[in-house]
Amino acid sequence: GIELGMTNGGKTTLTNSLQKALPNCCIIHQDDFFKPQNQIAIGEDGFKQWDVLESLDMEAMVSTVQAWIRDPQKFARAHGVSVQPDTTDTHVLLLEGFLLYSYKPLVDLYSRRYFLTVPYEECKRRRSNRSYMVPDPPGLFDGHVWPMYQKYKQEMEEDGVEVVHLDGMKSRDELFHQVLEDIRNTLLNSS
Ligand SMILES: Nc1ncnc2c1ncn2[C@@H]1O[C@H](COP(=O)(O)OP(=O)(O)O)[C@@H](O)[C@H]1O
Ligand SMILES: O=C(O)c1ccc[n+]([C@@H]2O[C@H](COP(=O)([O-])O)[C@@H](O)[C@H]2O)c1
Ligand SMILES: [Mg+2]
Repeated sequence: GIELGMTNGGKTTLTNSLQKALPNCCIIHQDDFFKPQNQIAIGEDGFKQWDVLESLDMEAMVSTVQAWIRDPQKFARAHGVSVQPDTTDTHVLLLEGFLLYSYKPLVDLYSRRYFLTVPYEECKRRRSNRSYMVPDPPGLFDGHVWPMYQKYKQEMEEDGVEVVHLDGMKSRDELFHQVLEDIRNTLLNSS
């Protein structure tokens, strides 16, 4: 098990390209575990509080991870990942999300943790070009997304969660090769 950092750091892009290069590789996306819109609390600031752990069904995410741990081969097949007959002993799970290291039951499961960051201006710029299933209302980035990112990042640092920092300003290609190399080394050292 592996993985990643902040909103618009390039997590989804990176994990999707890694999946193609790694043997028997499954991805679990934290975004798939957002609760329905009508269950998202509205803060005193008037914004729907999307960027907090309570807005995600983390129990369901953990169950999904446990299903992979129990039987990676079955999990891969069920998720349309073709299992290569000659490498059936190597299975990789990438967990990809913006609040992964703040949830205690998950944090110790990883064999490697990465944290992708870009500066405020770049994050805001990339975000403004994104379209989420629920579009960002005006002011959400500065009023909610960025402050919550800073809060969780600070908690992560206070808890001493060890991460490998990745510079999200590097090119897609450079990040891909850097992390692929690092994962391959991790796999060699653990086998
Ligand atoms: N290394 C990169 N350099 C420049 N832009 C990138 C890079 N990686 C991703 N992007 C772009 O940034 C935006 C957010 O990427 P995405 O992978 O969806 O981020 P995340 O999942 O972390 O929110 C997308 O428009 C994507 O094309
Ligand atoms: O996917 C959704 O349904 C969804 C609905 C509303 C908001 N989001 C945003 O998704 C962001 C996390 O995804 P990402 O790819 O930017 O890391 C987070 O900052 C949320 O504000 C996502
Ligand atoms: Mg994403």
